[in-house]
Amino acid sequence: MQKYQRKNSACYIGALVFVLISTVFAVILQFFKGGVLDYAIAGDITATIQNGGLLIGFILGEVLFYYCYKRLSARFSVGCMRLLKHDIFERILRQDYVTYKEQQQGAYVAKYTNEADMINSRYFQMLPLFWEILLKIVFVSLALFILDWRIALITLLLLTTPLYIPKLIEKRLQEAQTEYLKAVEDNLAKVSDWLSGFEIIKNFSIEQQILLRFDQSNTWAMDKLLRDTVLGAAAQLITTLISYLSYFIVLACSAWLVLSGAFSAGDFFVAIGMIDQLSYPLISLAEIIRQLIAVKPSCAAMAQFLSQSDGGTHSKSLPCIQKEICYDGVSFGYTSDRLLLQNFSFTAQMGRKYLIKGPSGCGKTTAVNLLLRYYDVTSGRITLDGLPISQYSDTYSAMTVVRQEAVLFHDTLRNNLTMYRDVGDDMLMETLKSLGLDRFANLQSLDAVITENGANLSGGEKKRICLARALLRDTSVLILDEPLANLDENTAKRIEDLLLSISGKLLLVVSHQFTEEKLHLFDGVVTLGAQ
Ligand SMILES: Nc1ncnc2c1ncn2[C@@H]1O[C@H](COP(=O)(O)OP(=O)(O)OP(=O)(O)O)[C@@H](O)[C@H]1O
Repeated sequence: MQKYQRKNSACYIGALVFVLISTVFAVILQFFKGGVLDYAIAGDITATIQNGGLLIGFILGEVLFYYCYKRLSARFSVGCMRLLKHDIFERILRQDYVTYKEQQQGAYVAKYTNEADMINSRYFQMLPLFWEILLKIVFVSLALFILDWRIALITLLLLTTPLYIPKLIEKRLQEAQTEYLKAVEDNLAKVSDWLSGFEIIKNFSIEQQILLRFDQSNTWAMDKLLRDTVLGAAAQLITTLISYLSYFIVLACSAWLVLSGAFSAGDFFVAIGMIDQLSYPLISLAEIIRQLIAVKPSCAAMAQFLSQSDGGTHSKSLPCIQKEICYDGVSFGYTSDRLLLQNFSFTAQMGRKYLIKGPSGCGKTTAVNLLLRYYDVTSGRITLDGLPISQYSDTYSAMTVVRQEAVLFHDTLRNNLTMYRDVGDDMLMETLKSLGLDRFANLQSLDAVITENGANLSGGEKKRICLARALLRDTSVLILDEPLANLDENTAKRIEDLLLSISGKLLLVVSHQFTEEKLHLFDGVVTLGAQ
Protein backbone atom coordinates (compact mmCIF):
# COMPACT_ATOMS: atom_id res chain seq x y z
CA MET A 1 0.00 0.00 0.00
CA GLN A 2 3.04 2.24 0.41
CA LYS A 3 3.22 2.60 -3.36
CA TYR A 4 -0.10 4.49 -3.30
CA GLN A 5 1.09 6.69 -0.45
CA ARG A 6 4.24 7.53 -2.40
CA LYS A 7 2.31 8.39 -5.54
CA ASN A 8 0.08 10.77 -3.58
CA SER A 9 2.85 12.06 -1.36
CA ALA A 10 2.36 15.72 -2.37
CA CYS A 11 -1.18 15.72 -0.94
CA TYR A 12 -0.07 13.68 2.04
CA ILE A 13 2.81 16.00 2.96
CA GLY A 14 0.66 19.09 2.24
CA ALA A 15 -2.03 17.72 4.55
CA LEU A 16 0.53 17.11 7.29
CA VAL A 17 1.91 20.65 6.98
CA PHE A 18 -1.56 22.19 7.24
CA VAL A 19 -2.55 20.04 10.18
CA LEU A 20 0.70 20.94 11.90
CA ILE A 21 -0.02 24.68 11.55
CA SER A 22 -3.65 24.19 12.57
CA THR A 23 -2.56 22.26 15.68
CA VAL A 24 -0.05 24.94 16.68
CA PHE A 25 -2.83 27.54 16.31
CA ALA A 26 -5.18 25.38 18.39
CA VAL A 27 -2.66 25.13 21.21
CA ILE A 28 -1.72 28.82 21.21
CA LEU A 29 -5.35 29.92 21.31
CA GLN A 30 -5.78 27.97 24.58
CA PHE A 31 -3.34 30.37 26.22
CA PHE A 32 -5.28 33.37 24.89
CA LYS A 33 -8.44 31.89 26.37
CA GLY A 34 -6.79 31.77 29.80
CA GLY A 35 -5.48 35.30 29.27
CA VAL A 36 -8.95 36.63 28.47
CA LEU A 37 -10.29 35.10 31.69
CA ASP A 38 -7.40 36.31 33.90
CA TYR A 39 -7.50 39.88 32.46
CA ALA A 40 -11.29 40.00 32.76
CA ILE A 41 -11.09 38.94 36.45
CA ALA A 42 -8.34 41.55 36.97
CA GLY A 43 -10.63 44.17 35.31
CA ASP A 44 -8.08 45.07 32.57
CA ILE A 45 -10.45 45.81 29.70
CA THR A 46 -7.80 46.76 27.09
CA ALA A 47 -5.77 43.56 27.67
CA THR A 48 -8.98 41.52 27.69
CA ILE A 49 -10.03 42.97 24.32
CA GLN A 50 -6.49 42.52 22.88
CA ASN A 51 -6.42 38.88 24.01
CA GLY A 52 -9.95 38.37 22.72
CA GLY A 53 -8.98 39.76 19.28
CA LEU A 54 -5.94 37.48 19.11
CA LEU A 55 -8.09 34.57 20.26
CA ILE A 56 -10.54 35.16 17.39
CA GLY A 57 -7.62 35.50 14.93
CA PHE A 58 -6.13 32.20 16.02
CA ILE A 59 -9.51 30.46 16.00
CA LEU A 60 -10.04 31.61 12.39
CA GLY A 61 -6.51 30.54 11.48
CA GLU A 62 -6.99 27.12 13.05
CA VAL A 63 -10.29 26.55 11.24
CA LEU A 64 -8.90 27.71 7.90
CA PHE A 65 -5.77 25.55 8.07
CA TYR A 66 -7.83 22.63 9.30
CA TYR A 67 -10.10 23.01 6.26
CA CYS A 68 -7.03 22.98 3.96
CA TYR A 69 -5.78 19.87 5.75
CA LYS A 70 -9.14 18.11 5.30
CA ARG A 71 -9.19 18.94 1.59
CA LEU A 72 -5.71 17.58 1.02
CA SER A 73 -6.25 14.47 3.12
CA ALA A 74 -9.44 13.76 1.11
CA ARG A 75 -7.42 14.21 -2.08
CA PHE A 76 -4.83 11.83 -0.69
CA SER A 77 -7.26 9.02 0.17
CA VAL A 78 -9.27 9.45 -3.04
CA GLY A 79 -6.04 9.47 -5.08
CA CYS A 80 -4.85 6.26 -3.37
CA MET A 81 -8.23 4.62 -3.90
CA ARG A 82 -8.30 5.58 -7.58
CA LEU A 83 -4.89 3.96 -8.13
CA LEU A 84 -5.79 0.90 -6.08
CA LYS A 85 -8.98 0.30 -8.07
CA HIS A 86 -7.03 0.79 -11.29
CA ASP A 87 -4.50 -1.82 -10.17
CA ILE A 88 -7.18 -4.30 -9.10
CA PHE A 89 -8.97 -4.03 -12.43
CA GLU A 90 -5.72 -4.16 -14.37
CA ARG A 91 -4.63 -7.22 -12.36
CA ILE A 92 -7.93 -8.96 -13.16
CA LEU A 93 -7.62 -8.09 -16.86
CA ARG A 94 -4.02 -9.22 -17.09
CA GLN A 95 -4.69 -12.71 -15.78
CA ASP A 96 -4.75 -15.44 -18.34
CA TYR A 97 -8.22 -16.72 -19.14
CA VAL A 98 -7.87 -20.06 -17.38
CA THR A 99 -6.69 -18.44 -14.11
CA TYR A 100 -9.52 -15.91 -14.39
CA LYS A 101 -12.12 -18.67 -14.70
CA GLU A 102 -10.83 -20.38 -11.55
CA GLN A 103 -12.62 -17.79 -9.41
CA GLN A 104 -16.25 -16.73 -9.57
CA GLN A 105 -16.99 -13.24 -10.87
CA GLY A 106 -18.43 -12.24 -7.51
CA ALA A 107 -15.05 -12.79 -5.86
CA TYR A 108 -13.52 -10.24 -8.23
CA VAL A 109 -16.39 -7.83 -7.61
CA ALA A 110 -15.84 -8.22 -3.84
CA LYS A 111 -12.17 -7.37 -4.26
CA TYR A 112 -13.01 -4.32 -6.35
CA THR A 113 -15.76 -3.04 -4.07
CA ASN A 114 -15.84 -4.33 -0.53
CA GLU A 115 -12.18 -5.07 0.08
CA ALA A 116 -10.97 -1.91 -1.66
CA ASP A 117 -13.50 0.18 0.32
CA MET A 118 -12.37 -1.42 3.56
CA ILE A 119 -8.73 -0.55 2.81
CA ASN A 120 -9.79 2.97 1.92
CA SER A 121 -11.79 3.62 5.07
CA ARG A 122 -9.49 1.79 7.46
CA TYR A 123 -6.11 2.61 5.97
CA PHE A 124 -5.90 5.47 3.46
CA GLN A 125 -8.36 7.66 5.38
CA MET A 126 -6.82 6.71 8.71
CA LEU A 127 -3.24 7.68 7.82
CA PRO A 128 -3.69 11.50 7.76
CA LEU A 129 -6.04 11.18 10.72
CA PHE A 130 -3.36 9.29 12.64
CA TRP A 131 -0.89 12.13 12.11
CA GLU A 132 -3.50 14.77 12.90
CA ILE A 133 -4.19 13.14 16.23
CA LEU A 134 -0.56 12.38 16.99
CA LEU A 135 0.51 15.96 16.29
CA LYS A 136 -2.28 17.24 18.46
CA ILE A 137 -1.19 14.97 21.32
CA VAL A 138 2.48 16.00 20.99
CA PHE A 139 1.79 19.75 20.85
CA VAL A 140 -0.85 19.80 23.56
CA SER A 141 1.42 17.70 25.79
CA LEU A 142 4.26 20.14 25.19
CA ALA A 143 1.98 23.06 26.05
CA LEU A 144 0.88 21.25 29.20
CA PHE A 145 4.52 20.84 30.22
CA ILE A 146 4.99 24.58 29.74
CA LEU A 147 1.93 25.18 31.93
CA ASP A 148 2.76 22.72 34.70
CA TRP A 149 4.98 19.65 34.42
CA ARG A 150 3.12 17.74 37.15
CA ILE A 151 -0.25 18.01 35.40
CA ALA A 152 1.43 17.14 32.10
CA LEU A 153 2.98 13.96 33.52
CA ILE A 154 -0.22 12.77 35.22
CA THR A 155 -2.25 13.51 32.08
CA LEU A 156 0.10 11.62 29.80
CA LEU A 157 0.40 8.65 32.14
CA LEU A 158 -3.32 8.27 32.62
CA LEU A 159 -4.69 9.27 29.24
CA THR A 160 -2.36 7.02 27.23
CA THR A 161 -3.49 3.80 28.95
CA PRO A 162 -6.40 3.25 26.46
CA LEU A 163 -3.88 3.07 23.63
CA TYR A 164 -2.76 -0.40 24.72
CA ILE A 165 -6.25 -1.92 24.48
CA PRO A 166 -6.24 -2.54 20.68
CA LYS A 167 -2.81 -4.17 20.90
CA LEU A 168 -4.11 -6.58 23.55
CA ILE A 169 -6.87 -7.89 21.27
CA GLU A 170 -4.96 -7.46 17.99
CA LYS A 171 -5.26 -11.10 16.89
CA ARG A 172 -9.00 -11.29 17.47
CA LEU A 173 -9.57 -7.98 15.67
CA GLN A 174 -7.65 -9.17 12.63
CA GLU A 175 -9.39 -12.55 12.59
CA ALA A 176 -12.82 -10.91 12.78
CA GLN A 177 -12.08 -8.62 9.85
CA THR A 178 -10.55 -11.34 7.66
CA GLU A 179 -13.51 -13.65 8.31
CA TYR A 180 -15.95 -10.87 7.46
CA LEU A 181 -14.23 -10.10 4.14
CA LYS A 182 -14.15 -13.79 3.22
CA ALA A 183 -17.85 -14.19 4.03
CA VAL A 184 -18.74 -11.15 1.88
CA GLU A 185 -16.65 -12.48 -0.98
CA ASP A 186 -18.48 -15.83 -0.81
CA ASN A 187 -21.82 -14.06 -0.63
CA LEU A 188 -21.08 -11.85 -3.65
CA ALA A 189 -19.85 -14.85 -5.65
CA LYS A 190 -23.16 -16.61 -4.95
CA VAL A 191 -25.26 -13.54 -5.76
CA SER A 192 -23.53 -13.02 -9.10
CA ASP A 193 -23.97 -16.72 -9.85
CA TRP A 194 -27.72 -16.56 -9.13
CA LEU A 195 -28.15 -13.37 -11.14
CA SER A 196 -26.42 -14.91 -14.14
CA GLY A 197 -29.01 -17.71 -13.97
CA PHE A 198 -31.94 -15.32 -13.57
CA GLU A 199 -33.99 -16.81 -16.39
CA ILE A 200 -33.60 -20.35 -15.01
CA ILE A 201 -34.71 -19.14 -11.56
CA LYS A 202 -37.86 -17.61 -13.10
CA ASN A 203 -38.49 -20.52 -15.42
CA PHE A 204 -38.19 -23.15 -12.68
CA SER A 205 -40.01 -20.85 -10.22
CA ILE A 206 -37.34 -21.40 -7.59
CA GLU A 207 -37.26 -17.81 -6.25
CA GLN A 208 -38.17 -19.07 -2.77
CA GLN A 209 -35.41 -21.69 -2.68
CA ILE A 210 -32.83 -19.23 -3.97
CA LEU A 211 -34.00 -16.63 -1.45
CA LEU A 212 -33.57 -19.21 1.31
CA ARG A 213 -30.02 -19.94 0.23
CA PHE A 214 -29.34 -16.23 -0.12
CA ASP A 215 -30.58 -15.65 3.43
CA GLN A 216 -28.23 -18.34 4.75
CA SER A 217 -25.24 -16.85 2.97
CA ASN A 218 -26.23 -13.26 3.78
CA THR A 219 -26.84 -14.04 7.45
CA TRP A 220 -23.45 -15.73 7.64
CA ALA A 221 -21.75 -12.63 6.18
CA MET A 222 -23.72 -10.24 8.39
CA ASP A 223 -22.91 -12.31 11.49
CA LYS A 224 -19.26 -11.87 10.66
CA LEU A 225 -19.81 -8.14 10.22
CA LEU A 226 -21.56 -8.03 13.57
CA ARG A 227 -18.67 -9.83 15.27
CA ASP A 228 -16.19 -7.39 13.72
CA THR A 229 -18.29 -4.38 14.79
CA VAL A 230 -19.04 -5.70 18.28
CA LEU A 231 -15.38 -6.42 18.93
CA GLY A 232 -14.53 -2.90 17.79
CA ALA A 233 -17.28 -1.44 19.97
CA ALA A 234 -16.06 -3.41 23.02
CA ALA A 235 -12.52 -2.13 22.51
CA GLN A 236 -13.88 1.39 22.14
CA LEU A 237 -16.02 1.08 25.29
CA ILE A 238 -13.04 0.03 27.44
CA THR A 239 -10.96 2.83 25.90
CA THR A 240 -13.63 5.46 26.56
CA LEU A 241 -14.22 4.34 30.16
CA ILE A 242 -10.52 4.47 30.99
CA SER A 243 -10.24 7.85 29.26
CA TYR A 244 -13.09 9.37 31.26
CA LEU A 245 -11.71 7.99 34.51
CA SER A 246 -8.30 9.42 33.69
CA TYR A 247 -9.89 12.73 32.75
CA PHE A 248 -11.55 13.09 36.14
CA ILE A 249 -8.33 12.26 37.98
CA VAL A 250 -6.47 14.95 36.02
CA LEU A 251 -9.35 17.38 36.62
CA ALA A 252 -9.15 16.73 40.37
CA CYS A 253 -5.38 17.33 40.34
CA SER A 254 -5.84 20.66 38.51
CA ALA A 255 -8.52 21.70 41.00
CA TRP A 256 -6.13 20.84 43.82
CA LEU A 257 -3.45 23.08 42.23
CA VAL A 258 -5.96 25.99 42.17
CA LEU A 259 -6.85 25.36 45.83
CA SER A 260 -3.18 25.28 46.79
CA GLY A 261 -2.64 28.59 44.93
CA ALA A 262 -0.27 27.16 42.29
CA PHE A 263 -2.81 27.80 39.48
CA SER A 264 -4.76 30.97 38.63
CA ALA A 265 -8.33 30.69 37.33
CA GLY A 266 -6.97 31.31 33.83
CA ASP A 267 -4.35 28.53 34.25
CA PHE A 268 -7.09 26.15 35.36
CA PHE A 269 -9.16 27.16 32.36
CA VAL A 270 -6.18 26.60 30.01
CA ALA A 271 -5.32 23.28 31.65
CA ILE A 272 -8.89 22.02 31.27
CA GLY A 273 -8.91 23.18 27.65
CA MET A 274 -5.67 21.28 27.02
CA ILE A 275 -6.90 18.13 28.74
CA ASP A 276 -10.10 18.34 26.70
CA GLN A 277 -7.96 18.70 23.59
CA LEU A 278 -5.96 15.68 24.63
CA SER A 279 -8.61 13.25 25.85
CA TYR A 280 -10.62 13.04 22.62
CA PRO A 281 -7.54 12.59 20.40
CA LEU A 282 -6.28 9.86 22.72
CA ILE A 283 -9.59 7.98 22.47
CA SER A 284 -9.52 8.47 18.69
CA LEU A 285 -5.89 7.37 18.49
CA ALA A 286 -6.79 4.09 20.17
CA GLU A 287 -9.60 3.62 17.62
CA ILE A 288 -7.31 4.52 14.69
CA ILE A 289 -4.65 2.12 15.93
CA ARG A 290 -7.35 -0.55 16.27
CA GLN A 291 -8.43 -0.02 12.65
CA LEU A 292 -4.87 0.12 11.31
CA ILE A 293 -4.04 -3.13 13.11
CA ALA A 294 -7.23 -4.87 11.99
CA VAL A 295 -6.84 -3.90 8.34
CA LYS A 296 -3.25 -5.19 8.09
CA PRO A 297 -4.16 -8.71 6.85
CA SER A 298 -6.55 -7.22 4.25
CA CYS A 299 -3.78 -4.92 2.98
CA ALA A 300 -1.36 -7.85 2.88
CA ALA A 301 -3.87 -10.04 1.02
CA MET A 302 -4.58 -7.25 -1.47
CA ALA A 303 -0.85 -6.62 -1.99
CA GLN A 304 -0.34 -10.32 -2.60
CA PHE A 305 -3.22 -10.44 -5.10
CA LEU A 306 -1.81 -7.42 -6.94
CA SER A 307 1.71 -8.80 -7.01
CA GLN A 308 0.80 -12.24 -8.39
CA SER A 309 2.45 -12.78 -11.75
CA ASP A 310 0.29 -12.73 -14.86
CA GLY A 311 0.49 -16.50 -15.08
CA GLY A 312 2.60 -16.78 -18.18
CA THR A 313 6.23 -17.80 -18.01
CA HIS A 314 6.43 -17.74 -21.79
CA SER A 315 7.53 -14.40 -23.09
CA LYS A 316 7.29 -14.28 -26.87
CA SER A 317 4.19 -12.90 -28.54
CA LEU A 318 3.04 -14.66 -31.70
CA PRO A 319 3.67 -12.95 -35.03
CA CYS A 320 1.32 -13.56 -37.97
CA ILE A 321 1.06 -17.23 -38.99
CA GLN A 322 2.25 -17.65 -42.58
CA LYS A 323 1.99 -21.34 -43.38
CA GLU A 324 0.40 -23.86 -41.07
CA ILE A 325 -0.78 -25.05 -37.72
CA CYS A 326 0.23 -28.60 -36.88
CA TYR A 327 -1.00 -30.96 -34.14
CA ASP A 328 1.71 -33.58 -33.96
CA GLY A 329 0.72 -36.70 -31.96
CA VAL A 330 -1.03 -34.55 -29.35
CA SER A 331 -2.46 -36.13 -26.21
CA PHE A 332 -4.29 -34.11 -23.61
CA GLY A 333 -6.49 -34.63 -20.57
CA TYR A 334 -7.71 -32.25 -17.85
CA THR A 335 -6.90 -34.99 -15.36
CA SER A 336 -4.15 -37.59 -15.63
CA ASP A 337 -6.62 -40.49 -15.50
CA ARG A 338 -8.66 -39.43 -18.57
CA LEU A 339 -7.09 -38.44 -21.88
CA LEU A 340 -9.52 -36.54 -24.12
CA LEU A 341 -7.21 -36.34 -27.10
CA GLN A 342 -4.96 -39.30 -27.81
CA ASN A 343 -2.12 -39.12 -30.29
CA PHE A 344 -4.07 -36.55 -32.32
CA SER A 345 -2.36 -35.36 -35.51
CA PHE A 346 -3.73 -32.80 -37.92
CA THR A 347 -2.25 -30.09 -40.13
CA ALA A 348 -4.18 -26.98 -41.10
CA GLN A 349 -2.78 -24.78 -43.85
CA MET A 350 -3.19 -21.03 -44.11
CA GLY A 351 -5.99 -19.85 -46.39
CA ARG A 352 -7.95 -23.11 -46.02
CA LYS A 353 -11.09 -24.14 -44.19
CA TYR A 354 -11.44 -27.03 -41.76
CA LEU A 355 -14.32 -28.49 -39.85
CA ILE A 356 -13.82 -30.24 -36.52
CA LYS A 357 -16.78 -32.42 -35.68
CA GLY A 358 -17.66 -35.21 -33.31
CA PRO A 359 -20.09 -36.10 -30.52
CA SER A 360 -20.69 -33.82 -27.59
CA GLY A 361 -17.93 -33.95 -24.98
CA CYS A 362 -15.36 -35.57 -27.30
CA GLY A 363 -12.95 -32.66 -26.92
CA LYS A 364 -13.60 -30.38 -29.94
CA THR A 365 -13.52 -27.15 -27.93
CA THR A 366 -10.59 -28.46 -25.94
CA ALA A 367 -8.64 -29.04 -29.16
CA VAL A 368 -9.02 -25.40 -30.21
CA ASN A 369 -8.41 -24.18 -26.65
CA LEU A 370 -4.98 -25.79 -26.86
CA LEU A 371 -4.32 -23.46 -29.80
CA LEU A 372 -5.19 -20.47 -27.61
CA ARG A 373 -2.55 -21.62 -25.07
CA TYR A 374 -5.13 -22.20 -22.33
CA TYR A 375 -3.48 -25.51 -21.50
CA ASP A 376 -0.23 -27.27 -22.30
CA VAL A 377 -0.42 -30.58 -24.14
CA THR A 378 0.27 -33.71 -22.09
CA SER A 379 2.42 -35.22 -24.83
CA GLY A 380 3.18 -34.55 -28.49
CA ARG A 381 3.39 -30.98 -29.69
CA ILE A 382 1.57 -28.22 -31.53
CA THR A 383 3.62 -26.12 -33.93
CA LEU A 384 2.87 -22.86 -35.68
CA ASP A 385 4.88 -22.47 -38.88
CA GLY A 386 7.14 -25.23 -37.54
CA LEU A 387 7.84 -23.52 -34.19
CA PRO A 388 6.48 -25.05 -30.96
CA ILE A 389 3.46 -23.16 -29.61
CA SER A 390 4.89 -23.49 -26.08
CA GLN A 391 7.34 -20.67 -26.75
CA TYR A 392 4.58 -18.08 -27.15
CA SER A 393 2.94 -16.34 -24.20
CA ASP A 394 -0.38 -16.31 -26.04
CA THR A 395 -1.68 -16.61 -29.57
CA TYR A 396 -4.42 -13.98 -29.44
CA SER A 397 -2.62 -11.65 -31.85
CA ALA A 398 -2.97 -14.13 -34.72
CA MET A 399 -6.26 -15.85 -33.84
CA THR A 400 -9.80 -14.66 -33.31
CA VAL A 401 -12.27 -16.91 -31.57
CA VAL A 402 -16.06 -16.72 -31.64
CA ARG A 403 -17.76 -18.78 -28.96
CA GLN A 404 -21.18 -20.32 -28.86
CA GLU A 405 -22.47 -17.75 -26.37
CA ALA A 406 -22.63 -14.27 -27.90
CA VAL A 407 -21.05 -11.66 -25.64
CA LEU A 408 -21.80 -7.99 -26.26
CA PHE A 409 -20.80 -5.00 -24.15
CA HIS A 410 -23.13 -2.26 -22.94
CA ASP A 411 -21.83 0.15 -25.59
CA THR A 412 -22.65 1.30 -29.11
CA LEU A 413 -22.99 -1.21 -31.91
CA ARG A 414 -20.02 0.48 -33.56
CA ASN A 415 -17.75 -0.10 -30.56
CA ASN A 416 -19.00 -3.65 -30.23
CA LEU A 417 -18.02 -4.25 -33.83
CA THR A 418 -14.72 -2.42 -33.94
CA MET A 419 -13.62 -3.18 -30.38
CA TYR A 420 -12.43 0.43 -30.16
CA ARG A 421 -10.25 0.33 -33.29
CA ASP A 422 -10.60 2.69 -36.23
CA VAL A 423 -12.74 1.03 -38.89
CA GLY A 424 -14.54 2.94 -41.64
CA ASP A 425 -18.35 3.04 -41.59
CA ASP A 426 -18.54 1.64 -45.12
CA MET A 427 -16.62 -1.43 -44.04
CA LEU A 428 -18.86 -1.89 -40.99
CA MET A 429 -22.04 -1.63 -43.05
CA GLU A 430 -20.73 -3.94 -45.75
CA THR A 431 -19.87 -6.62 -43.18
CA LEU A 432 -23.25 -6.25 -41.46
CA LYS A 433 -25.04 -6.66 -44.80
CA SER A 434 -22.98 -9.74 -45.71
CA LEU A 435 -24.33 -11.37 -42.55
CA GLY A 436 -27.94 -10.45 -43.27
CA LEU A 437 -27.92 -7.67 -40.69
CA ASP A 438 -29.13 -5.05 -43.18
CA ARG A 439 -31.40 -3.39 -40.65
CA PHE A 440 -28.34 -2.35 -38.60
CA ALA A 441 -26.33 -1.14 -41.60
CA ASN A 442 -26.98 2.57 -41.06
CA LEU A 443 -25.36 5.34 -39.01
CA GLN A 444 -28.20 5.57 -36.53
CA SER A 445 -27.97 1.88 -35.61
CA LEU A 446 -24.18 1.98 -35.44
CA ASP A 447 -24.39 4.72 -32.83
CA ALA A 448 -27.22 3.11 -30.89
CA VAL A 449 -26.31 1.57 -27.55
CA ILE A 450 -26.71 -2.16 -27.12
CA THR A 451 -28.26 -2.84 -23.74
CA GLU A 452 -26.58 -5.22 -21.35
CA ASN A 453 -25.31 -8.24 -23.29
CA GLY A 454 -27.66 -7.48 -26.16
CA ALA A 455 -30.94 -7.85 -24.30
CA ASN A 456 -32.53 -5.74 -27.07
CA LEU A 457 -31.41 -8.15 -29.82
CA SER A 458 -32.45 -11.61 -30.89
CA GLY A 459 -30.12 -14.57 -30.26
CA GLY A 460 -29.35 -14.89 -33.98
CA GLU A 461 -28.65 -11.16 -34.31
CA LYS A 462 -26.28 -11.21 -31.36
CA LYS A 463 -24.46 -14.17 -32.82
CA ARG A 464 -24.10 -12.53 -36.21
CA ILE A 465 -22.83 -9.30 -34.67
CA CYS A 466 -20.16 -11.34 -32.88
CA LEU A 467 -19.28 -12.97 -36.16
CA ALA A 468 -19.07 -9.56 -37.88
CA ARG A 469 -16.77 -8.40 -35.09
CA ALA A 470 -14.47 -11.38 -35.71
CA LEU A 471 -14.43 -10.87 -39.47
CA LEU A 472 -13.63 -7.18 -39.03
CA ARG A 473 -10.64 -8.00 -36.84
CA ASP A 474 -9.01 -9.73 -39.77
CA THR A 475 -6.53 -12.10 -38.13
CA SER A 476 -4.88 -14.90 -40.10
CA VAL A 477 -6.77 -17.57 -38.11
CA LEU A 478 -10.49 -17.54 -37.34
CA ILE A 479 -11.90 -20.08 -34.91
CA LEU A 480 -15.67 -20.51 -34.71
CA ASP A 481 -16.97 -22.67 -31.89
CA GLU A 482 -20.46 -23.94 -32.76
CA PRO A 483 -21.40 -20.95 -35.00
CA LEU A 484 -24.72 -22.51 -35.94
CA ALA A 485 -26.01 -23.29 -32.49
CA ASN A 486 -29.37 -21.67 -31.61
CA LEU A 487 -29.96 -20.28 -35.11
CA ASP A 488 -33.04 -20.82 -37.22
CA GLU A 489 -32.66 -22.90 -40.36
CA ASN A 490 -32.47 -19.96 -42.77
CA THR A 491 -29.97 -17.98 -40.73
CA ALA A 492 -27.89 -21.14 -40.16
CA LYS A 493 -27.78 -21.79 -43.91
CA ARG A 494 -26.81 -18.21 -44.58
CA ILE A 495 -24.01 -18.37 -42.02
CA GLU A 496 -22.81 -21.70 -43.45
CA ASP A 497 -22.54 -20.15 -46.92
CA LEU A 498 -20.85 -17.06 -45.55
CA LEU A 499 -18.29 -19.16 -43.66
CA LEU A 500 -17.59 -21.22 -46.77
CA SER A 501 -17.10 -18.02 -48.79
CA ILE A 502 -14.41 -16.66 -46.42
CA SER A 503 -11.04 -16.59 -48.10
CA GLY A 504 -7.52 -15.52 -47.28
CA LYS A 505 -7.46 -16.90 -43.73
CA LEU A 506 -7.33 -20.20 -41.94
CA LEU A 507 -10.83 -21.08 -40.81
CA LEU A 508 -11.39 -23.65 -38.07
CA VAL A 509 -15.07 -24.41 -37.53
CA VAL A 510 -16.12 -26.54 -34.57
CA SER A 511 -19.61 -27.82 -35.29
CA HIS A 512 -21.67 -30.97 -35.11
CA GLN A 513 -24.56 -29.62 -37.15
CA PHE A 514 -23.04 -28.40 -40.42
CA THR A 515 -25.11 -29.54 -43.44
CA GLU A 516 -23.69 -32.86 -44.67
CA GLU A 517 -23.95 -31.88 -48.36
CA LYS A 518 -21.71 -28.89 -47.79
CA LEU A 519 -18.92 -30.74 -46.00
CA HIS A 520 -17.01 -31.35 -49.23
CA LEU A 521 -16.55 -27.59 -49.52
CA PHE A 522 -14.17 -27.68 -46.56
CA ASP A 523 -10.51 -28.40 -47.26
CA GLY A 524 -10.52 -30.89 -44.42
CA VAL A 525 -12.97 -32.48 -41.99
CA VAL A 526 -11.59 -33.83 -38.72
CA THR A 527 -13.78 -36.17 -36.72
CA LEU A 528 -12.89 -36.41 -33.05
CA GLY A 529 -14.05 -39.14 -30.70
CA ALA A 530 -14.80 -41.58 -33.53
CA GLN A 531 -14.79 -45.09 -32.08
N1 LIG B 1 -11.78 -26.66 -17.83
C1 LIG B 1 -12.10 -27.94 -17.77
N2 LIG B 1 -11.71 -28.69 -16.73
C2 LIG B 1 -12.01 -30.01 -16.66
N3 LIG B 1 -12.74 -30.66 -17.59
C3 LIG B 1 -13.17 -29.96 -18.66
C4 LIG B 1 -12.88 -28.56 -18.80
N4 LIG B 1 -13.42 -28.15 -19.97
C5 LIG B 1 -14.03 -29.23 -20.52
N5 LIG B 1 -13.87 -30.30 -19.72
C6 LIG B 1 -14.36 -31.66 -20.01
O1 LIG B 1 -13.73 -32.10 -21.19
C7 LIG B 1 -14.64 -32.82 -22.00
C8 LIG B 1 -14.63 -32.25 -23.41
O2 LIG B 1 -15.12 -30.94 -23.37
P1 LIG B 1 -15.19 -30.06 -24.70
O3 LIG B 1 -15.87 -28.79 -24.34
O4 LIG B 1 -13.87 -29.99 -25.31
O5 LIG B 1 -16.11 -30.98 -25.58
P2 LIG B 1 -16.85 -30.67 -26.98
O6 LIG B 1 -16.53 -31.79 -27.87
O7 LIG B 1 -16.51 -29.32 -27.45
O8 LIG B 1 -18.36 -30.74 -26.50
P3 LIG B 1 -19.67 -29.97 -27.05
O9 LIG B 1 -19.89 -30.38 -28.45
O10 LIG B 1 -20.73 -30.49 -26.16
O11 LIG B 1 -19.40 -28.51 -26.88
C9 LIG B 1 -15.98 -32.73 -21.33
O12 LIG B 1 -16.21 -33.99 -20.67
C10 LIG B 1 -15.85 -31.64 -20.32
O13 LIG B 1 -16.55 -31.94 -19.16
